[in-house]
Amino acid sequence: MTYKVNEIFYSLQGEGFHTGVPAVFLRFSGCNLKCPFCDTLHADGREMDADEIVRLISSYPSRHVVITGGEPAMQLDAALVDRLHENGWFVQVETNGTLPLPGNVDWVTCSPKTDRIACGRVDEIKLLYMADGYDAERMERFSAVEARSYSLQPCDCSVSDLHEDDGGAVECRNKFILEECIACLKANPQWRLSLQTHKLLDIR
Ligand SMILES: C[S@@+](CC[C@H](N)C(=O)[O-])C[C@H]1O[C@@H](n2cnc3c(N)ncnc32)[C@H](O)[C@@H]1O
Ligand SMILES: Nc1nc2[nH]cc(C(=O)O)c2c(=O)[nH]1
Ligand code: SF4
Ligand SMILES: [Mg+2]
Repeated sequence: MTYKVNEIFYSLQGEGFHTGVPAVFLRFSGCNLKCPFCDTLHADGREMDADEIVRLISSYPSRHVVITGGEPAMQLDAALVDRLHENGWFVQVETNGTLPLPGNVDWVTCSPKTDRIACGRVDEIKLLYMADGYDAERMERFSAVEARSYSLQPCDCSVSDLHEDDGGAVECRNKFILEECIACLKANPQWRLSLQTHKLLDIR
């Protein structure tokens, strides 16, 4: 069994509940959605088997792996998660929630892009805040999904093809989204802020 891997890198978990934790990122290639705001190029990749993945990620000192993509649920299976567990890894997955995930993952971060939550157990809902006028309704809808943590993450418009490709306009839009997001959090105190701290720190 092989997996198409886009990149492997060592950084700090930049987002969500585990923000700040040193982690190895295993980015799988390909996605079942095409979000216009997606901040990641994930099409390219190299076929790797579980042995090679475990060998490569084990060269780093952390034992927290974040499996992301693209959409990792398109490829991740219980056998790879078992192999990671045998080697001492805590396995976090970042998913859009539309596809089933193996049940042996340690932490499921679901950042829903559609109404469909089919990934099984969710530990964390990390909803992107778009300020399109429907976020409050989406917050209410995803509050009903059982999870340990609910966060709102302001959408980074500098990578979006939804908005003008003008630096000033993008900066204004980002600032507006942040202000709206803070107001929304203050009105819904069971939710917390998730910032993409790796972008603030200018690391990967
Ligand atoms: C690239 S996605 C890959 C995992 C999965 N496909 C998903 O969407 O959750 C990783 C994380 O980046 C977030 N993300 C993608 N584009 C973003 C943007 N422009 N601003 C803020 N977060 C973004 C997603 O919501 C998700 O939480
Ligand atoms: N530092 C850092 N943290 C992250 N958390 C989730 C990421 C992702 O792209 O899934 C990501 C990422 O790309 N970089
Ligand atoms: S689901 Fe995730 S990886 Fe796929 S396009 Fe949307 S943000 Fe990007
Ligand atoms: Mg990212």
